[in-house]
Amino acid sequence: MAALTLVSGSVGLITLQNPPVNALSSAVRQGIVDTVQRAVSDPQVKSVVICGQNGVFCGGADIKEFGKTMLGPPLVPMIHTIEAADKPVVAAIEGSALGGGLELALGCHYRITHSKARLGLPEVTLGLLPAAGGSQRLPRLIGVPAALDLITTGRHVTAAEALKLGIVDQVTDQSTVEAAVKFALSVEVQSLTSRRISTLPCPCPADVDALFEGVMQRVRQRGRGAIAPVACVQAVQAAATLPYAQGMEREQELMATLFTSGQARALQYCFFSQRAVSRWSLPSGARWDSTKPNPVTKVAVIGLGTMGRGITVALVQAGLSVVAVETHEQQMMAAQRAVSGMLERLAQRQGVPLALDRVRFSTELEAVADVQIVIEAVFEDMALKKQLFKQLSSLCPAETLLFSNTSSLDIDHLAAQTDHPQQVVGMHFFAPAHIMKLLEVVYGPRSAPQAVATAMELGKRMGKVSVAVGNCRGFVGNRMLMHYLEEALFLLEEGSSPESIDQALKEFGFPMGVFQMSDLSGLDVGWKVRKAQGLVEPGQMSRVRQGRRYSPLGDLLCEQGRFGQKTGQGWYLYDPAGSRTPRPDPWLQRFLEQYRARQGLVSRRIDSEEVLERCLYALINEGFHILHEGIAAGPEDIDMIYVFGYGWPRHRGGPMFYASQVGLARVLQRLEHYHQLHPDVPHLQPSSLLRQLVSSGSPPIQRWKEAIRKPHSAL
Ligand SMILES: C/C=C(\C)C(=O)SCCNC(=O)CCNC(=O)[C@H](O)C(C)(C)COP(=O)(O)OP(=O)(O)OC[C@H]1O[C@@H](n2cnc3c(N)ncnc32)[C@H](O)[C@@H]1OP(=O)(O)O
Repeated sequence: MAALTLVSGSVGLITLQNPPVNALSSAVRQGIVDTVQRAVSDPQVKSVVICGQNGVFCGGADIKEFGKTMLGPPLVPMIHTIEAADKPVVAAIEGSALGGGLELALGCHYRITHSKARLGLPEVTLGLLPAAGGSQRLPRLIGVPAALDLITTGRHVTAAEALKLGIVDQVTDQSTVEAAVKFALSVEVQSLTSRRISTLPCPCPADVDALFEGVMQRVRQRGRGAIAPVACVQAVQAAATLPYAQGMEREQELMATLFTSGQARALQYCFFSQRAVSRWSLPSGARWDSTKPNPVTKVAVIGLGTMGRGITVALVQAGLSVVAVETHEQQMMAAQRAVSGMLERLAQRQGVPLALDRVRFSTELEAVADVQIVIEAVFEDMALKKQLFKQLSSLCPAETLLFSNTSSLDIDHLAAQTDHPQQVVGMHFFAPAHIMKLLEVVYGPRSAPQAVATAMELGKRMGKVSVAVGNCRGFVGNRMLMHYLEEALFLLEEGSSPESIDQALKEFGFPMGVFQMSDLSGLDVGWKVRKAQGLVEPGQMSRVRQGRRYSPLGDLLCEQGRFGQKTGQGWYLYDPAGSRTPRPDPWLQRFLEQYRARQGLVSRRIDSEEVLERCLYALINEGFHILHEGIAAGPEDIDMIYVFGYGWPRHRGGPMFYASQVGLARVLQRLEHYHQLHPDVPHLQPSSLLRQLVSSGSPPIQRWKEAIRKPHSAL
């Protein structure tokens, strides 16, 4: 797990060996302790270089070992031993030095880095803090403000930035190990007194108290209830105000509370889930590791509204050639200006050359004839999309893949318009498409595994978290969201207000509440969908439609032209129209009072617990239905959709993980309670999978799949 060899006559080269990222498992820590001890006591060795196998220095502590009994030597004394060594120790950093990996490097006396390496202390993203001395050494090395930035955000820095900040001593484009060995030879006889970071004073700016106050306020605001960023600030504060040994005690104390917290468990679950969702499988048994994606160099986007423009930008950014088609001349001109502007701004921000020459704009559908993939992003209208798929089928060669960016329409209906339905897959982007990380890849019963593999691969190239899901109305995300939105409306009818519902959801950790979100997306979007479903009865107030409870509140607002932010009025007031700041609207309050009076509804006080239970458990319950039907392959898929697409607070792990933390029995009992009170609301009736899981003793989330007997079901 760590090997020691003698190189250049006097350099002990220690190589960490734990593929793929040389994580510091108990065996690796033991290997480091043993090899360092041997190197230090070997008279032939005058200096030491530590490197990682296969071009990666070290990805940090082994996250898979968290929560298990700790075996092997702990990190802190291991790093102290390295720092205390009387022979120079040089870290040769290639690939990544992250978390415990960077902390190990900070315990070395020198750091030599390859120009392509990335360094950082991302523990905060796992609900932890750099507790192997990182929170105490980094501020001593680079100062308090820069250390606070790195430790509270967990961001990775490039080698160039690391050099500028003073984290590393040298950057090389050549062999890092060779450069480190050469460097080690050159410092063999130099004093190490100033090289032991823990012995250095912590450089603090004059206004350090104000700095901590400001940063604490920012991390609390940004963290939306996350506890790790707060602990990170407190740990750096200890570095700035206490001697090293006491700072380390504080670091350990803060870590102890984080390590066993539910938030750390949720964030670590997200880390693994994010990677797990790329290992997709289909009802047919086709899998990610047995299906080769098609090679793709050229993609067409049809329809250059907001979504089409964002998709175009995301494709160009991924290095693809794009044919951007918009058949309306004026819309095309506007889109061309918008896409060019977005690409220019991105190039400027990222300091990369402008890639405008990779997009060709056209008003002719025929321009798509020579691409490998067409992504349709026209208006969300089934008739329009069907007609387009028919045209594409005759225009494009048989091997062209036809993807639709529909957010809810039946992929199979679109596939049925074509001669090659196996080539059709849904690619549901989220707005703004060049920024949002989520992509739902929707397979229909006839989609070919290769088409799914190509969509998943394309998503990966665009930097998306792609989740393969089955075909059903609203797919996974929007299908679950529908019940969340409905419950919010029912709560309004029963006496709540948009402000108090939104407040409860923001306190839970959402970036915005349900009504703010609806105003931002535009109330007319849902109105159109409900019209297509035959649910809207203009001017009607009836609260039962299609045999179940229905709230016409959203329709009534739309009938008044209140579409949300864009019209200046929705659930809130926006002054001027288009402003992003919601203000409570006295008109809406009167409107709700009149509505309740006309409906004979008696208003009652509704607390935030009920708001959360009804909105979130309704959404979670639908998640169980989705799992049971095989629309999502596992709870991780649903959770990643919610974390990356719907603002679900990552430190709560996603809706299904949250349910497991609340306790499945509790979720079941509350759903039963609310369903008893509201028997006309079918989505409050607990799913049979939830019942089954509870009756089998509420197994941990990792074992739910075993309980889902019924595999994937096609529509
Ligand atoms: C106290 C806490 C301390 C001291 C810590 O150090 S906490 C850990 C801090 N480190 C990190 O947060 C780094 C996490 N890893 C990454 O960011 C990335 O994996 C990477 C940048 C190191 C490499 O990225 P990439 O090349 O894209 O590869 P993957 O992300 O897909 O990872 C490959 C597989 O390795 C597994 N992995 C990665 N890091 C760890 C780790 N620290 N412990 C255990 N396993 C790790 C990852 O899950 C992938 O596994 P599979 O999905 O292929 O099974």
